[in-house]
Amino acid sequence: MSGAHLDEWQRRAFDISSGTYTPEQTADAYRAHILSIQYAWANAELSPAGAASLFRTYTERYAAVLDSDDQRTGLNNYADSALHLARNQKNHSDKWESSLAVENVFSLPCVQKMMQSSVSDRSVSVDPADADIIVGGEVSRSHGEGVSESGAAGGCKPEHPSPWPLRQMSAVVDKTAGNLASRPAEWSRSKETSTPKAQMGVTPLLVHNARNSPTNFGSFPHSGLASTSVSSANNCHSVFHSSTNPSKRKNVYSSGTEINRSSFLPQGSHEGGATVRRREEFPGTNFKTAREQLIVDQQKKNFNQGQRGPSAPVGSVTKKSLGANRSRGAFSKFVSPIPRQEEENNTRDDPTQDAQPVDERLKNFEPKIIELIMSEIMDHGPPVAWEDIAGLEFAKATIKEIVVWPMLRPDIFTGLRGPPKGILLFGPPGTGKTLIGKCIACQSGATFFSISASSLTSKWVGEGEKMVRALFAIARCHQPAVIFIDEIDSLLSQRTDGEHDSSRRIKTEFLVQLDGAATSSEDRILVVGATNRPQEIDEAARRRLAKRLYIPLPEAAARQQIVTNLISREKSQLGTDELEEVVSSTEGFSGADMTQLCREAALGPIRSIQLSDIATITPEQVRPILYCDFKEALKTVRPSVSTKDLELYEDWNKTFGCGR
Ligand SMILES: Nc1ncnc2c1ncn2[C@@H]1O[C@H](COP(=O)(O)OP(=O)(O)OP(=O)(O)O)[C@@H](O)[C@H]1O
Ligand SMILES: [Mg+2]
Repeated sequence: MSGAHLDEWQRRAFDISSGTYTPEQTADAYRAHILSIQYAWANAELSPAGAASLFRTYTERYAAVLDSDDQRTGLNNYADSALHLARNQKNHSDKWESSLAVENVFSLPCVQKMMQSSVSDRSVSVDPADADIIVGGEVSRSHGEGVSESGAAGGCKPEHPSPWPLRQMSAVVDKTAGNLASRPAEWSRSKETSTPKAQMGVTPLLVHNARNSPTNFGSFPHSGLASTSVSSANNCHSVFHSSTNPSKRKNVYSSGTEINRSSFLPQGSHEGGATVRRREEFPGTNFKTAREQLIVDQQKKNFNQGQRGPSAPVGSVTKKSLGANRSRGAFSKFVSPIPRQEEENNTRDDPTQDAQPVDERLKNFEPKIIELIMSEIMDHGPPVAWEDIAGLEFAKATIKEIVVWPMLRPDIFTGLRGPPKGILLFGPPGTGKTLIGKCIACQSGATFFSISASSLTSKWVGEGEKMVRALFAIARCHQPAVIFIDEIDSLLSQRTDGEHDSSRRIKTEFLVQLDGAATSSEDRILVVGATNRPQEIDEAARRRLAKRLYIPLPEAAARQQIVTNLISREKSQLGTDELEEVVSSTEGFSGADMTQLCREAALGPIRSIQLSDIATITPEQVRPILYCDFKEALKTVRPSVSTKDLELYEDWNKTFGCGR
């Protein structure tokens, strides 16, 4: 492979193994690996044998991420695929409608069992009756052979290699390389195989086969080249034929590898087969309506929540964010703000959902908005301890005094000792304001609502002020509560004549609510705002955020602590003098800049690996991070806060800040 390929490869491999990747990111990374292999192979940069081997490895890893129902490591595409199968039920009569409507799939016992089974319990077996329902004739015929194949066909037998990866993979190739990829379901509809019975047997077999051996999927690599999609189709087609006959199917299962490996080869040797239909001739096969997609997503969400609920660690924080923390990658799924009936039922057991609008105080709010705040706002964040925040001793002590103690001992902190109801954390970007918010969430023991101001002002135009009202009402039902508003300047900026009416109304509502929270002494609601533009905050809001704490750039000791903390998690050799040298050369760096510096330095050992060794080197053989890596990193990482900006913060702090 070319040097460019290897560099990219190396970077991705490092990222995956860093342990910080979410399942989506891991899946994306593996998918990128697979595409790289395909392109390298298509450009003859990899030998067919090498490509097949790499392909198999990464397809399996990718599939494992997609199929795993462990929410920490997998994406659980199970429900999605069950629907996909149901949708492909066709009959010769146009009027005929499958009883397997979208909703019915989820009421099937086997699907229910799957959804209820724990991560460790993967032995849910298929009820033959269900298998019959799902795959019709094809399954009935398989009864004599046990349910293994039919189970795979119906998507109800998790111990079998799941059929979904290929469908997913083809979707990926489809997305990334235009219309060239062909999906299993499309082949199942080709002319030669148009009998309804045959159709359902095809998809899983083809996929199963492709899963066991990357070679059929290997017919996709040509997706980068439009003219070769036909030969890909032929490969799939031949597999399809064998799948319609159970005995032949066995042959394919058992023998696959060698035969299929040859189909990985790009020589177009399969073109003489039966008529191949292009993707365009089968429009809509894989089309999903927004509603169907929504149902799939919600089912997945319910499933994940069901797993998460009881297993959440004791004392873990229920962090609530208004969608602000949700990843919005190209492939991230649409999540409806409106819950369905089933979801309501399913989430009833969830301890985090216990504030359904049964509370009298919430009865005037639209259930939709309450649901939105209750269900969309919830999230679990990684724990952050006070020690994780370097320096900022004064700010930390003040926050503990205001937030933590009064929450723990409300009986002592009464009257004049009552804590302020609003705090403003301000300072240059990257100094730990959001980090403090997360720490409060973990350490205060309060219900934590984390709201990005932009989601109130832009996403919910017209609903904004209702949301604000509902938010405070719900917080009141969940006292003690902390409402954390990051980038609060965009919510509470100076009111001007020209501004939009809706944002003005949101702002006013917020101030009213803030006042209510501040004046009602028994309410234990604290609003914490964070901003790096304090000068833009409305004076009325400024008054209500009574405790305004400056979060400055880290001093030398804090910078040292950040570096020490970060490199202690990696293999490193940095002497005391060298560490001091690093600290003294980073005057003016923010905490985020320091983190960036360490990340850059940590890549040094990887960059020093010979390209030829990258495929074989073990993690233990990677050399430790050295001083020279930091020196090298310092050439590229610069402070992100200018002296001029810093003066503005200092001035504002002198005028309005509460620091000493
Ligand atoms: N005091 C600190 N101690 C440890 N890490 C820090 C500190 N300050 C910043 N960091 C690092 O920088 C990252 C960014 O910090 P954070 O998001 O809290 O900055 P911020 O002040 O909210 O910035 P912005 O104003 O741009 O939102 C953190 O995730 C953390 O890794
Ligand atoms: Mg921030």
